[in-house]
Amino acid sequence: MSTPTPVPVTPETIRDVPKVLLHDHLDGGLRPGTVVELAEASGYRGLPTTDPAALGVWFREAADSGSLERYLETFAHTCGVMQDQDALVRVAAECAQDLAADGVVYAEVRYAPELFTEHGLDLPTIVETVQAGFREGERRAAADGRTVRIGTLLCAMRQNARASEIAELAVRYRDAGVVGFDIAGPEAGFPPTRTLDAFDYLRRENAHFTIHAGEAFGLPSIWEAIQHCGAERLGHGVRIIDDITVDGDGKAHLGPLASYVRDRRIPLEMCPSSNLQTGAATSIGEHPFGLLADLRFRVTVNTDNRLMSGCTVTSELAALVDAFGYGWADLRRFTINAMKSAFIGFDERLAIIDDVIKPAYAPLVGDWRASRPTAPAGRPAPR
Ligand SMILES: O=c1[nH]cnc2c1ncn2[C@@H]1O[C@H](CO)[C@@H](O)[C@H]1O
Ligand SMILES: [Zn+2]
Repeated sequence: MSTPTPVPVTPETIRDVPKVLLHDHLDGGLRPGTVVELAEASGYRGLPTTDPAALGVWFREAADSGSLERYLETFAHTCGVMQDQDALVRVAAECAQDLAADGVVYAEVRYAPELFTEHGLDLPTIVETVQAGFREGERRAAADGRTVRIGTLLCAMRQNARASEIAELAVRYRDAGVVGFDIAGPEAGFPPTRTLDAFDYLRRENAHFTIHAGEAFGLPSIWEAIQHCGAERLGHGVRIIDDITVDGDGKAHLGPLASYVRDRRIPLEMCPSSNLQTGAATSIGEHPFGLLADLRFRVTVNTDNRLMSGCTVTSELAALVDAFGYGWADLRRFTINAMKSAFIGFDERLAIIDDVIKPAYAPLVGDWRASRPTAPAGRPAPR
């Protein structure tokens, strides 16, 4: 029997394998053309340009400021056009379609309902409308032959005082596709302990949550998120690198917090391109992802904001492949890491790992036992 030719790891081949996305903001992923059309329909006058291509460039450049606070200012324009139900349905449906087209099979997409109330929508209506949009997008993707499942995370903004209200909303809609909670927004000056009541409530309700921590601020933020608030995952968490030293022989020494994060398998929702823009990392090649992955932290690869970074899950993975020389076995590990860390039930996660992810990667890593016997010869295993 002849040995199959290895499949090269390229952006095209990466796009074709199933991928999992845990950290993606709904209001950071609009198509530039959609922003322009929604602005026109709603009378929003604040856009810096109404040319879609130029607007895409504007978002990437404006977000490329080296500061999280300035990066976040660009969201005024996306949230500005997401104030009515038609807009929310459209943005959510297109999000599901775009992720499916990128080969994402499971995603958790987050947004802050409190940012869409400017024209009078109430919070439950916002949540129900976004859910309807995701379901519509999943249906359209299925009609194109692609299966994607979108879970939702509701964010509270750190600088506002509505975390308990948003946490209650997340619990109320837990059986309608909301799978968890998060806090987002400026990190410095807004420690997660400000919203301790919300986290205590979520734990009493056995609900899931992640926290943006260790992005613009260092170890104390990560420590509070995990040890005070009880975060199951860390949004970014890149600054955990500050608790790791590498000696002259290349041996890494983990401090107590880094050890805890690794020992407890706390998932890191890493977003390399976003980190370059906010100044949390200097280049992809120097991004802590490389060391953290080598040290077997539970790293996952995410987009954060596809519009502001001009990225996709595929392009983030491809950039890491370029920088660190990863092969299919590494990409499979990052994908399974993400699926294991999702906030849906264990049986559902296992089904996606066993029935979708492993069979598709098996021929690529030369593990023919895990590939589907039904896969037609010469074609990739079905996703
Ligand atoms: O990387 C980030 N760090 C902190 N906050 C963020 C990041 N990306 C987006 N948002 C904030 O989350 C809100 C809800 O989606 C966005 O409006 C933005 O203000
Ligand atoms: Zn984020």
